Amino acid sequence: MRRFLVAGNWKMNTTKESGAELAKALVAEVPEENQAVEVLVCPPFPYLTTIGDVVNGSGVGFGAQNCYHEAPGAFTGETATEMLTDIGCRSVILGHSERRHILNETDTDINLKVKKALDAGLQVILCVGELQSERESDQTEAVLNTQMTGGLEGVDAAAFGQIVIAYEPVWAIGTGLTASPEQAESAHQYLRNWLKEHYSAEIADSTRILYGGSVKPDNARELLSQNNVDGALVGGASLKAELFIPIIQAAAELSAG
Ligand SMILES: O=C[C@H](O)COP(=O)(O)O
Repeated sequence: MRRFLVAGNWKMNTTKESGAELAKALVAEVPEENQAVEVLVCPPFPYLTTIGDVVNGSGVGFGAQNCYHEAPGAFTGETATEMLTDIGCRSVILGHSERRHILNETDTDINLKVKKALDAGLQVILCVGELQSERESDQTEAVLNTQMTGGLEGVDAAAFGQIVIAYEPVWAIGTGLTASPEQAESAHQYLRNWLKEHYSAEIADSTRILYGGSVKPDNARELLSQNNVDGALVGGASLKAELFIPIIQAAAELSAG
């Protein structure tokens, strides 16, 4: 059985103080021995160590929102995976639609980062998802295929213990529009079949596929109830403990059956 993962992507939000308060509120609610649900927060780079200190030893992990594919050196403004592991960071979000569509990251860029992060021992949350125009022109599966193929090019089957896929339809991110449970399940099914075809049935069965896009307490349970939805990558609602905690609780209740 796949363990739910509920991850909060704080994006370019919070201050040092408000982020620490948010993390403290989560630590207070998430049991230390949290077997049912893996909980992760991904703060902005400048606050990673602060938040890492707050969640240290708790049931909440912390991850980064990006990394660079080169070893430490002359790369102004970038962050090496070696720096992330140095501060105890265990995960990294890669290929987020804001990086693809605002920062113009290509599948080739993302693939280099995926391989470097895997080599560093980080858990990679690889985001894929279609634009509204692509959905309307029936290109959703073609886009997912391109992003999966590009992002995972040259990635060995042995690395899959470290890989999580996040399906995030771009039209549902920060818009209040959510994919219906059926739309989410259909895309997740496609992604799981993709993993089966390109890797193996075992990898398809064990790899977690998260849904992201306007997940809120009032829609979390229904989305997480879908057979192929193994957690959530939460943006806006992860910035308020009173919204994020019920999403974690919904996952915990579902995993308890
Ligand atoms: O990484 C998170 C996603 O972009 C979803 O953001 P959202 O929950 O604000 O729609």
